[in-house]
Amino acid sequence: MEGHHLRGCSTTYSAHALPLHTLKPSRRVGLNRVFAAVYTCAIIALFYRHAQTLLCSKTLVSFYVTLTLFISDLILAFMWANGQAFRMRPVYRKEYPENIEKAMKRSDFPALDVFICTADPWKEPPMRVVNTALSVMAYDYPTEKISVYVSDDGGSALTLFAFMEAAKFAAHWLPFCRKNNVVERSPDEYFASNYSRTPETEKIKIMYESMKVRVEHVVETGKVGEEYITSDHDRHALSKWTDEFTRQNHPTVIQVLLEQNKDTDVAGHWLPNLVYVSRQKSKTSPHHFKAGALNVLLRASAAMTNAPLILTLDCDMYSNDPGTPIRVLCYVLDPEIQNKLAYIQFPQEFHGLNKSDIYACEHKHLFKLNPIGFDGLSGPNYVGTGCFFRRRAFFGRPSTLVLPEIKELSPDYVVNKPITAQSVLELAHHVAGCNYEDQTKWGSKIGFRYGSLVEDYYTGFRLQCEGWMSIFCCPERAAFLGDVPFNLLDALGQNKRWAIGLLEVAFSRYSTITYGVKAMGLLMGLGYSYYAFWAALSIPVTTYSFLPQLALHDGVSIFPKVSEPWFFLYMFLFLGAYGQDCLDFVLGGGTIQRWWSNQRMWMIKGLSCYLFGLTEFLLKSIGISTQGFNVTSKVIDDEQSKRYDQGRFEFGVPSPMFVTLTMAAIINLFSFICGLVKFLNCSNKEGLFMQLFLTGSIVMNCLPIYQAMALRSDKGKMPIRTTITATFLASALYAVASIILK
Ligand SMILES: O=c1ccn([C@@H]2O[C@H](COP(=O)(O)OP(=O)(O)O[C@H]3O[C@H](CO)[C@@H](O)[C@H](O)[C@H]3O)[C@@H](O)[C@H]2O)c(=O)[nH]1
Ligand SMILES: [Mn+2]
Repeated sequence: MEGHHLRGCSTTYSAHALPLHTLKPSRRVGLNRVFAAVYTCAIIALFYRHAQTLLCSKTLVSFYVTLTLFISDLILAFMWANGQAFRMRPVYRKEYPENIEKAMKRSDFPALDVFICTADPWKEPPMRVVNTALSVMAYDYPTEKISVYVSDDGGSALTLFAFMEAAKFAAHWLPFCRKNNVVERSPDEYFASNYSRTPETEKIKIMYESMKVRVEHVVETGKVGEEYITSDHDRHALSKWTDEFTRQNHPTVIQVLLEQNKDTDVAGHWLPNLVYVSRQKSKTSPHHFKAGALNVLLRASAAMTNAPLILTLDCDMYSNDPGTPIRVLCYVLDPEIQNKLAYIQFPQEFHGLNKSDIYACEHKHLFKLNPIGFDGLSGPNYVGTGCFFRRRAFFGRPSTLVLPEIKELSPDYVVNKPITAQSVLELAHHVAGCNYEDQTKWGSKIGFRYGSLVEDYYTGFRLQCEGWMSIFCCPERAAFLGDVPFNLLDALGQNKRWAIGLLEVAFSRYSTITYGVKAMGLLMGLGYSYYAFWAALSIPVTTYSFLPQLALHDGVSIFPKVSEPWFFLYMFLFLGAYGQDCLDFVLGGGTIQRWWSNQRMWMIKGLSCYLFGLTEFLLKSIGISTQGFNVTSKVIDDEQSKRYDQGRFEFGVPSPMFVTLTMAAIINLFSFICGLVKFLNCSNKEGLFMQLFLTGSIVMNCLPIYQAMALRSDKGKMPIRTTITATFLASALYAVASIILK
């Protein structure tokens, strides 16, 4: 099922050479499997009880209540089963980059094309993109082997201007980093760190700050003033922004800002290639969002450099370790895995998270824990950034090369002209055209795949279905660091986009559960399904946040009594799942506090973005179109970021997603109080205990929401409108429930 040949305990470069990497299975594998077996039995017992209750229900209401719980538990069980894929064979890898140069001369290292995507100068400040680019241009890797391509889907002269400045600054920054062995090669990070202050560092800092001022001023005013244009070359490039030029409708702009073997830094070394690409856009042709942008880069870079290695980065993911490409070579150069290896994925890690990570944007399961599980099978899913690809992987299965329509784009074509040669530039412009892909295999058989808002997940999935394998590389020092959403709505919006994109895969011809299982084997298929059906979690989460509470309010018991043996089954299922999750989280390097946030966000997402994502997906599938790829804002508002650092939830603006959430908060609190009174006074203590316990736990989770509704006066509090709407809807729900339940 999985690539057996590299599944030994340790894999080495060759029998005699020093090891390049090793692999060690997790010690918890045995325990995980035993627990999975026990838990499976418990789930079977639960369904036995459900079936029994269903058959014995005396009223229609109790029948429907049981049926709802049954369906919810079915979904939970399905998701649980999918998640087990990650627990069956987790592995840990280690690389030995120090052995690389003993195995290969630097001059023989493979060339590397870096793709950086940006889409909006207002949501993604150009200075941030520049920092990302500089951090990779300064890699400890032969500079003449590095080419950085920036894709600007915002089609913005502001971004181009920022890169013109960056090109000039790079001539100082790169030799500075090399000479002083700087570790933080993103200037922003370096100057924020505790660097030694010498005349040299002060000089370069002033240079950086003045560039920053120029770029930020240009972004603020929205245009590149004449006083900022220093050469005719730049003036000519910027002249493409005529009055007809809009972000949805404009010709291709490809600007070579630095050229290898031509431009040198202040120390006389070659600089890497730096190329700005804004593909042609037209309102009448689909552009396929980020996947479309990446495919344009794949082709434009093929025309210009065609490096066998490709690194894809989001604009906010700067390099945090200059040694990363050499670390990657530990896998790329290994002849035992080389032929089947498609990509090496690094975890997404973030800077600026607050202590308890209130929005759980660390996504520990998604980016850190589950990939370790996948890695013991055929490898992790692609997460869009911090990933090194072999170019070959985009062109058919490991065994059969699928050739693109023109030979210059095929992965083995050797470019032997400079990137500024007339014919090279012409070809690059041609392949960046918005109609270029018509009647070709791009997006279906070649390149990044179209058809899902989570192009990363979908592309990785399709590659693995073709028989490619991948590797999860998680060095101690984070290789890349990025931004997380600093407010709740952004975090939920991002998750909603993911939820929709994943459902698009789940219900496509290439569904993970059918096609995926067939192509990759059961465990890989289940692992991918764990994500694909993510949004379905909204059904059980919503059910468990409303139904038992409404029943509790009316004194109706829907769970087993404390004295019944079934009670222990429920407790085991509940505590077992939460306990194991917590253990995984903490053993994976997390804190209890962050785990608490993580489980709270799980509930919040179930009640908001997954629910709305599911609805939007259903609307989309019956033809009611909804929005596309909404870029997450990376702009930091000072006041907001202060509240974030204090660990306060940010509501502030009204959103339907907050309404369902607030409704659940209100209903749980109210039912908890009523329930407690009933519990203390009535005879049915045993029957109501579990409902009271559940409601109490949800109330605990909702504390920040009550605070935002009633106790805060800052701008991030819950909008009054939302509170009123939610209260009204909650009362209506109570009214309906008491009619039905009584
Ligand atoms: O039409 C578009 C839309 C987005 N982007 C770029 O895509 C990247 C990711 O966008 P972002 O708004 O930051 O989305 P996130 O949800 O934070 O990104 C995660 O999820 C995306 C899929 O939804 C993946 O593409 C990303 O790699 C992954 O980090 C950014 O660099 C954007 O500039 C484009 O180039 N063109
Ligand atoms: Mn992002």
